[in-house]
Amino acid sequence: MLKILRSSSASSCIQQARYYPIASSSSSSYTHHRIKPTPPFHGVLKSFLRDKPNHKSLQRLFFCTDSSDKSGSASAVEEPESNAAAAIVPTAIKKPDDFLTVLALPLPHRPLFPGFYMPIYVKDPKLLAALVESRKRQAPYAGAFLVKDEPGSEATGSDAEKNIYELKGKDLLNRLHEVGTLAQITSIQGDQVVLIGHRRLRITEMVSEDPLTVKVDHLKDSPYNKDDDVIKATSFEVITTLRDVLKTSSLWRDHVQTYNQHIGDFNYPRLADFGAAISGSNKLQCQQVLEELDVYKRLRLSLELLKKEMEIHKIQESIAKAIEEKISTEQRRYLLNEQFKAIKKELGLETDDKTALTDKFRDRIDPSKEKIPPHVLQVIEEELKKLQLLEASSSEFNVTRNYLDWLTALPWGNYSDENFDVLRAQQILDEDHYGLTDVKERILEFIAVGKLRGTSQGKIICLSGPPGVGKTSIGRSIARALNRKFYRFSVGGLSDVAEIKGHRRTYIGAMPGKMVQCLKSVGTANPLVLIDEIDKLGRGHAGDPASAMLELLDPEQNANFLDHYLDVPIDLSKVLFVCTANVIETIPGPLLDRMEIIPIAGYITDEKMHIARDYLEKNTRDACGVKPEQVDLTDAALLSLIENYCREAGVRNLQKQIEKIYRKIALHLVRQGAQNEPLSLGSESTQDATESNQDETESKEPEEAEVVETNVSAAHQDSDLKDNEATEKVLVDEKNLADYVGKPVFHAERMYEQTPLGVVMGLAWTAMGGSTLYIETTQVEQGEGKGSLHLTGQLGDVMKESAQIAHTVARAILAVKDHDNPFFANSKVHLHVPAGATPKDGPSAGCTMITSLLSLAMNKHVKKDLAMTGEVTLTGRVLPIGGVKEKTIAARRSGVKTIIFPLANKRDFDELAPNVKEGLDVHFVDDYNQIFDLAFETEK
Ligand SMILES: Nc1ncnc2c1ncn2[C@@H]1O[C@H](COP(=O)(O)OP(=O)(O)OP(=O)(O)O)[C@@H](O)[C@H]1O
Repeated sequence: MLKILRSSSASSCIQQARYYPIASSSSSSYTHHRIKPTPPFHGVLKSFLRDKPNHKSLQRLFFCTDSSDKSGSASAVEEPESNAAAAIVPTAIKKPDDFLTVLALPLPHRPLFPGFYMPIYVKDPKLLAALVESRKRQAPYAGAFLVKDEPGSEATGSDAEKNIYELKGKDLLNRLHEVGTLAQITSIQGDQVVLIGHRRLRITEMVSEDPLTVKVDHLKDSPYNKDDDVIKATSFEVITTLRDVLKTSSLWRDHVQTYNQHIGDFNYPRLADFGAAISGSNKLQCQQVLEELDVYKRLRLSLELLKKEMEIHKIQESIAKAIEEKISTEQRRYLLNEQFKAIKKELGLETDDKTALTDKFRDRIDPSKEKIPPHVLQVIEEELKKLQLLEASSSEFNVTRNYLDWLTALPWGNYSDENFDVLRAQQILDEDHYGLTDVKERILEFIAVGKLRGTSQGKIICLSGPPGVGKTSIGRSIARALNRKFYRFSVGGLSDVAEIKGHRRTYIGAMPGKMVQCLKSVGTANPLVLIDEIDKLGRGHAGDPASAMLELLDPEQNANFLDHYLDVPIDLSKVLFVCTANVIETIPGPLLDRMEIIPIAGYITDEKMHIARDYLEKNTRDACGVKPEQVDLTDAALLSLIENYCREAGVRNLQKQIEKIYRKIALHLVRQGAQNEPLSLGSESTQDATESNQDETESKEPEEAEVVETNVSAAHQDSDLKDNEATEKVLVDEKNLADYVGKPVFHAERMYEQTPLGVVMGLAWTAMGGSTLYIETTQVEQGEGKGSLHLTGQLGDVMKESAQIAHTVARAILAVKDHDNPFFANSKVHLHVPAGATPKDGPSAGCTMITSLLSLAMNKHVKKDLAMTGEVTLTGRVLPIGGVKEKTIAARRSGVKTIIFPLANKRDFDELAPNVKEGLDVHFVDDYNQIFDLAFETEK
């Protein structure tokens, strides 16, 4: 097997460089034995090998001069090497001419030109042994033939080489070009063989197969006239081109010297070979040159290759130049920029980005440096140092900058001066809200404690109640009363813990949590934070928001609240938290436990009247730009609005309706004013105008009148005002209320003026406040043993059970009160709770159901204007219920005169404001029999 060191690839440079010592020793021995005097190219080669053992110059073919076949020349001289050989080498050594049978060495990449060195690997042990043997026999010659490309094969590089090594005998012969070079084996070390090309050969026949040995003819160049002008001219052109190529190409720079020194020694065939050998042309073009025996033609071919080489060099140069230019422009820009920055800095015009940033952060913290906790200060210092070390364009720089931005922007130890003046606080609270005594009282207590202690501490207040009762707005008012900054955020549906605790800094686009954002935005460390909709806190998919809220709100924990982004503990203990919720049942237990719940039950009509008159109407009137003297909204109208349009617990809807009225009034006034204006314009601007003119103006459409108005000068404005004043006062009373707010929404809260048999009014509590509800029962079927109960009205499980209990208790009571009555044993009863579309649940309608069933069974109506609420046990005990205030308010709204509450709720009722309790006949019971007596007393 034979492996030829690839001479044209970059990798081969390295491989060949490794063979310098071998080549050197062999060449020296060669020159010593064979050359006398040393031919110039051998000298050059020697100097290459000695001086530059790793130089690229040997990456293609080494070059020598003594092996050429000069006999072809027209002025052929005696071959000096034969003489030299005769002089130095023993006569037993054959001349190259003697080698008519040679070992065939396949060269896969390039042909070997006479006069050039080529190091190769011979992997075939048989061939290698044969080469060693022939060297021993003083016949160190073989034939080097270029391998033809495998027909139809795309194999390249090592694959093609591998295929060659596998070929033997005839197959190998067929793949070799016929014309090759007689190669002298100058050294063999291991499988490394260095060849020197001598003369051209042509294979005539195969002698033996393995290793492939062939018979050859030694080829001679066709005779030529060395004085022929054309050949001369061609050779000069070749020389000129060669010079250019060698000048431009760094690849061949080392050949320049050789060429310059020995160009005079070249004959034409050698010149042609030299040109072809150093060109980067492909192997077939080189083989063509090798096969050409006509010297002129060979020179032409070589010239072509060199010219092509020259073109390639030109392209290469232009590419290199373009790239160099680009790089140098960028470098120039960069350098100039840097210089510019340095000059600016030197002149004090501008500090560099990093210094400016650091200064900005330092300026921020300097005024409050003593107040910043030491651990935070340490982190800030470390980060500032880190910022200086980081590259301004790196992402880490941005992360650090943002972090420092947050860290330095927080109001460390910066508190607003709290108001501990109870009277002033009370005044502010009253200014903003009517009623809400509980809430106001609690806030005043808080201020009083703060005044005595000299400092206030953070607390969690939770305002719970139906929508629109002023939970959010009282929060704002408390902040004003306490002179704290106000910040509100809603946690309704919040499911991402990161919203509360922040993202870790490692995430792209990481942000701190809401609390840190709050502190940055308010700029004080003791704001009032209103957390809206805490009862609607979402369930987290990653982490539990309720636990995060707990950490935030709990006074025990929040002195060292750790935000993931900030990563330094912050003190939230001075923050006053106010939460709002519609229902407290859905607030997570541990959170609820730490809160001080202040229920806001909703407003009764009387309260709503005050709120509407003193707050909502006033605010809306101002917002609409209407003057008090322009409107007369009567009490009767307001009352009708409250009772027939806005019966819900809160006042948001009432506010909307009042806004609606005032918007309409505003439009009315503007229209009226617009109609009056042309009149005044006519009378003032043309004092002596005729009546007919005035009529004309009056009859104009409002649009036209406005156009006229644009011409009125500022001097007329006073008169406009007078006109406005002159306009009629808008009266809104009960009768024309529908013109402003449409038809009443509610006709009557009460479905029945006098409840029929089997129907009793109960009281319910919803998130929207209290409301009345009816329990209706009727007999469906009667028959021996048919006693059963059928339920409808979207009742929940608890309410269904409550109905079953009621059925049982009613049966037991009936057995006592009217023991002959077999009603429950023989009747299928249907119990329904309107409205059917509203889901209902809870045990508090127990007593109402029993009463309803007994009314049906005993065929007795219950007392007029009676409502009741209370859970009943199987033995008839009445248990307490929730929402006493809401239920009372709802009962009043529905015109109920008598209410029955469980005895255990008496305390709740007693705490109610007198105006809520006013005019009600309230009974407290702990056993159903007492209800029985009250409900059916009129019938007794
Ligand atoms: N007692 C009151 N005195 C004066 N105005 C009130 C009173 N109660 C409520 N309001 C007004 O009613 C409007 C609605 O109040 P707010 O938005 O605070 O209700 P909310 O209880 O927070 O409702 P939600 O539960 O839907 O958030 C506000 O404009 C508020 O000023």
